[in-house]
Parts: sequence; structure tokens; C-alpha cells
Amino acid sequence: MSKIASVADLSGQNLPGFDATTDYWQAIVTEAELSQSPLPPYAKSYPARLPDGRYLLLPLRGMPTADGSAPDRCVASLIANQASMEVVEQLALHMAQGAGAHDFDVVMGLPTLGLAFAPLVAKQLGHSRYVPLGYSRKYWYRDELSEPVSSITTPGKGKLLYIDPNQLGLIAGKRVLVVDDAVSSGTTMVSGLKLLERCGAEVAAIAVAMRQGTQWQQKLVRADGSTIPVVAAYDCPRMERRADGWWPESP
Ligand SMILES: O=P(O)(O)OC[C@H]1O[C@H](OP(=O)(O)OP(=O)(O)O)[C@H](O)[C@@H]1O
Repeated sequence: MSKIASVADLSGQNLPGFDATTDYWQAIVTEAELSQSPLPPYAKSYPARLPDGRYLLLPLRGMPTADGSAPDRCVASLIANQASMEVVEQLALHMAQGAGAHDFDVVMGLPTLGLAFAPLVAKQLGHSRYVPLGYSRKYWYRDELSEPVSSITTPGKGKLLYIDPNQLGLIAGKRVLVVDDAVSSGTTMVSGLKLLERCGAEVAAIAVAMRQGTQWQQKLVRADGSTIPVVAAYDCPRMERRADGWWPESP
């Protein structure tokens, strides 16, 4: 394999108008320390307001267009395994504070980035373990314990969500708190919920760091029509381009 000429060749390669994400997600700041107004229009980043009144600055990412033209829609991004441990811990603390109001037996984490939060949320809530789902199929896994999945950031087909059959006994007949990093279109969470149901478990609530937009709302309901509570460290809108910058999408 040929070696890359330099780090600069490959790092920070972004759509024009969007920041490299290298320096993002490293600190939570007060409003006074924020490098921009918390209000729109936004240029390169979105300040997500946390329940304690502080902010986490998130980079804006353009949504790909079919013809490769400049994006007119974007979202604010959180990549938890590139964040500082302090940021992840703080977000998990807010998730646990929200989830603590609900009644459940077990914490379950969705891969990949939900697993950055699930153990921390579980520990905060006094649990000694949690149940991870995964995307890789170990040889003892079973096809009937899998569910197809796609998401806003990974829309391709072919990805499957698995539970290790050895973990089934931990969730069958239990009320489960499902943890992920983000919910946006809601399709990943729906796959997780289908797998839970197949395992004979009941979803009690969902905890995420980021609730993005509102598309997920109509999908996250139980078979009886009741709404599944979704707690979050913060909300952020999907955004549209206007002449003066990025604004929350019109409803
Ligand atoms: O509500 P949705 O539109 O489904 O989007 C949310 C999901 O998208 C991201 O995962 P991704 O599929 O990129 O995989 P990863 O967790 O392995 O990074 C994120 O981690 C959520 O699981």
C-alpha cells in the first residue's frame, strides 16, 4: 500500500464552507466563553445548549446532494469517540439525569457510538453492567437475533444489528432503557426496538446525547400507540441555507 504524502493531504478534507472537525467536541463552555452568538444564522457551528445552561459547540456538516451541488441542508454533528472524555462524561451525566425519572431494569447500548455512553449512563444510575448490541457477527450469533439497520449518516443497506445470544437472558421479560448517541431519522432506534421486541423485552425509555430535528418523533411509538419517552442531553435542529447563513429548517 502506498504511503500518504503527508497528514495535510488527507486531514480536514471537507465540503467547501464546512470546518474540519479536528478541534471540535473537546470542551463545554459557558455562554460568556462561547465564540459566537447562540442564535441563528449560524456559519460553521451550532452551539448546543445543555440542561446546566452551558454549551457544546458542534460542527455543521452539509447533507450530500444527488448531483454533487453545494448542500442546502446541514446538520450539527457529534462524533463521541472523537470527543474529550470530559465531554462524553458530562453528556452521559445529563442523559442519566433525564433517564433516572423512568422505571427500567436494564440499560442497553446501540453500536457504535451509543456504546461510548451506555456504560457511563448505566454506572451513573447504579447498574454494574449493561447490554451492548453490535454490528459484527461473531460465529455463535444467530441470524434470527439480528435486524437490518440504516441511518441518516450511514444510509447504505446491508448493515445488521446483533445481540449476543448469551445476553438474551439479561433482557427477556425486562424493561429496558435504550441508549444511543443520537436520534435523527429514528430508523436506527426502530431497528433496536424491533430486536428488543423479538427478545421479549419492553422498551421503558430512550436516552440519547442528541435529539436531532423532529423526524424521529412519529417513529418512536409503541404498538399500542403510546409515545416512548426520549430523554437527551440537548436538542439541535436540522438546518437550511439562507442568504445570510444556516437557519433551523422551516416546519
Ligand atoms: O436516527 P438515525 O437517522 O438512524 O440516526 C442516528 C444514528 O446514526 C448514527 O449511527 P451510524 O449509522 O452513523 O453508525 P455508528 O453508530 O456506527 O457510527 C448514530 O450513531 C445513531 O445510531
